[in-house]
Amino acid sequence: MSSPASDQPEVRTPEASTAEGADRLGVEQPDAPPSLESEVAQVVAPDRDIEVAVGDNLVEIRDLTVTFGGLTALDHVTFDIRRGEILGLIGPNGAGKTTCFNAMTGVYKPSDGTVELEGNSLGGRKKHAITRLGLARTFQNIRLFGQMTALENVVVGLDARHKTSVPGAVFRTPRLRREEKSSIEHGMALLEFVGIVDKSDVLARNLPYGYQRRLEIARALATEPKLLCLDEPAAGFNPAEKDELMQLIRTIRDDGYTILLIEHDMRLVMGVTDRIVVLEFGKKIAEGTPQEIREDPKVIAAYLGEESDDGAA
Ligand SMILES: Nc1ncnc2c1ncn2[C@@H]1O[C@H](COP(=O)(O)OP(=O)(O)OP(=O)(O)O)[C@@H](O)[C@H]1O
Repeated sequence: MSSPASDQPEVRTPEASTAEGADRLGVEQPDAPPSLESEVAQVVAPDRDIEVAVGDNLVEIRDLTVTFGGLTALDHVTFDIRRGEILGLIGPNGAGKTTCFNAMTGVYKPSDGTVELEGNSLGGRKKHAITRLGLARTFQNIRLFGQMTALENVVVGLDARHKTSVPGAVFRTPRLRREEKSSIEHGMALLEFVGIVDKSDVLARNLPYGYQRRLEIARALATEPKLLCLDEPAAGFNPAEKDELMQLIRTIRDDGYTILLIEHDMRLVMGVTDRIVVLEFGKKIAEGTPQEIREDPKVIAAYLGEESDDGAA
């Protein structure tokens, strides 16, 4: 996908998007043989509306402010998240990145400002209501149901979308059975999509660390989010694992999702994002393309003395 950072919104036609996705996943090409990935793409999101104008605003954050006692952790921060982009949210330790995520997802109540997703205000809504509107996240400290298998963890996310009534669940109606079957198929497809389907029946707490991170992403995708917020998804990864994760994040974006990414590893951030917003001491100090951010004197100053993975902002 070309960068949506240009002034002119790029309109993605279904044909173009499908061709892009097909190219990446090897699906729906007339001459391409059917592959497992083709089933995955179709099962994960068969009804997704991919005719979107990349570049229009999916999320609008205005003057977002969060205080803890006397500390202003987020200070009138304003930025947009454009549909179809990977937006990086970076800044030195304690800059307010996670606080921004928490204020967006209903964990913290902002003392000022607004967050709107497709024109719907997220302010005052409960976390599950925000999830239903289309915002999903992963956590800096992995939060999985450790006693449940990988598949069960994903199915929990899928269940939020089901329509079976309580009596329907008690009497195990045909609709419930259809939904259960479809949940398992969807769940397996999502595990395949993030590359951990071989561990579907392993308890989450027994999964290798990298698999747990991928499982968190699969579980977030299960809620069919419009915006996927990833909080330091590469924490604890070695360089090869980071490269694989970068590829997965790009694939998710190319599949029609919008991504907000908090990440400390500058190589990863510069390599995968379309645009970047920089926070320092709770304020936005810069916004632009990776190239613009790399050269911004305010950003360089903010990171001076800060030890980042490659030693540079
Ligand atoms: N629940 C809280 N109560 C009090 N202070 C908090 C709370 N959460 C965050 N803070 C403070 O708010 C500021 C911003 O923290 P935040 O975790 O958002 O920064 P960050 O940019 O995500 O940092 P890091 O990169 O280290 O994760 C910090 O000074 C932090 O100590």
